[in-house]
Amino acid sequence: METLKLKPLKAVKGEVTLPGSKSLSNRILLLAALAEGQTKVTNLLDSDDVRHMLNGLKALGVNYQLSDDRTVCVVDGLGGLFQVTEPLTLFLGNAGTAVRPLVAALCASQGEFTITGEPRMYERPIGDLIDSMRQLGAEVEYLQDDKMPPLKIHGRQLAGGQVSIKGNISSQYLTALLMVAPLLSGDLTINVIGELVSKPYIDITLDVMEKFGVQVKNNDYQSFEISGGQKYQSPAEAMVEGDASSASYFLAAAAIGGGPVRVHGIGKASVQGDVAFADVLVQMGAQVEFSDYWVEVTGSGTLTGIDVDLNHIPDAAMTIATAALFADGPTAIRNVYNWRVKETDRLAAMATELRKVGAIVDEGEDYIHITPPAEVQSAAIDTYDDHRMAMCFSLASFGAGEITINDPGCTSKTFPTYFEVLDSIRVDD
Ligand SMILES: O=C(O)C1=C[C@@H](OP(=O)(O)O)[C@@H](O)[C@H](O)C1
Ligand SMILES: C=C(OP(=O)(O)O)C(=O)O
Repeated sequence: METLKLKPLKAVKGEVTLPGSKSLSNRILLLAALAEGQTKVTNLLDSDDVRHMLNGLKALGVNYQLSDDRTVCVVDGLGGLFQVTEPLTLFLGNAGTAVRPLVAALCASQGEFTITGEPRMYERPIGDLIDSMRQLGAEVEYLQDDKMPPLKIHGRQLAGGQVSIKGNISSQYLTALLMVAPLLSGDLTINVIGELVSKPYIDITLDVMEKFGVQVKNNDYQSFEISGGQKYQSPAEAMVEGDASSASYFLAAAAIGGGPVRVHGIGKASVQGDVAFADVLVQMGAQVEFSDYWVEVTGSGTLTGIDVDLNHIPDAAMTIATAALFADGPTAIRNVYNWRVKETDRLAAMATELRKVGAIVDEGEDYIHITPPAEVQSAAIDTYDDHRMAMCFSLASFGAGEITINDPGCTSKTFPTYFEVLDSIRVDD
């Protein structure tokens, strides 16, 4: 296994241009494929998750042209759902933003589809989405374990009506249902049962749908109404914002190591909920400045431990857990149960690795409580094939100990060049 011994971080300063957002890249690609007309997608993320979406779309008969650096993609829209005559197997890695929306779209398409992925994808539940698709008449088989991929989908036209969906495990199920809804033959009302986690991701979905000409009636996130029999219309050009979750590592580095660090590609009008990560840094004592196009953080010299509910920003929340190593007191991150069903069981992984560097950690069913060590200890950090474990533990190298990241290449899921970009803001004295 490859390992990366990190040079100690003392201070950081400078500017970073963020890679495109994973969440936006995969939503825009899918809607561009389904839309009427050609869409030029710019600032596309080039990472594993986006490659899985692109490969899936190609296998489904979508034509597109990528620039050499894969950040511009011109997609020829199909003007409707997929129509495939031969049985097709799609390998979608561990990309939640590819698997969930494609599964919903394929349930309503013509063809027979087998959805496969990496072993971890087979441990990430999809039952709530399949239950909803079945309410609409979809035919889906679980090929291995109940309620998990791999799946076989016998696509067929779906008529709409009323459907309920659980929102307490992943917002991606609701996102998937929303995106296919206008292409059903009749109108659809979606009723959300119980709590809706990761709510700001629904705003991203609604925003992208609107860019492709579809309006959704949002009744306070409790129910949604969408007219059927519509077509997505290409906006001709769609620019992907910078990735707000990827921004969190550089902004936290500034909060710990002084800064200022300015990230370009997100700003105060950003559609991504993870921009709210900057507000959490403010609660910890950092200074933040926003423009329309960038966010800048300056550290105050002290970080304050906080007690926060981070359900709305589950991905960037991991960065708070490692920033907490440098706070003046304990930090509690609450209401993040679904960390357990992401790339790894992130609550367990985070607790284990934070303990390795000397923190005292209390891990509950849906929270983590971190008491920072007097001095961060040397450790080799296991990353569990989780890009965010690798990226957020790079912050531990602000401490006295020597930090090694095992399998640093796992950042390729969303940010293949992460460690190079981090090096670009390092200030060595
Ligand atoms: O819709 C999206 O783009 C995402 C939603 C979130 O997942 P959950 O809704 O499962 O929390 C997030 O963790 C994931 O990285 C991306
Ligand atoms: C949870 C994540 O990914 P996915 O889109 O596969 O759910 C993530 O990127 O942190």
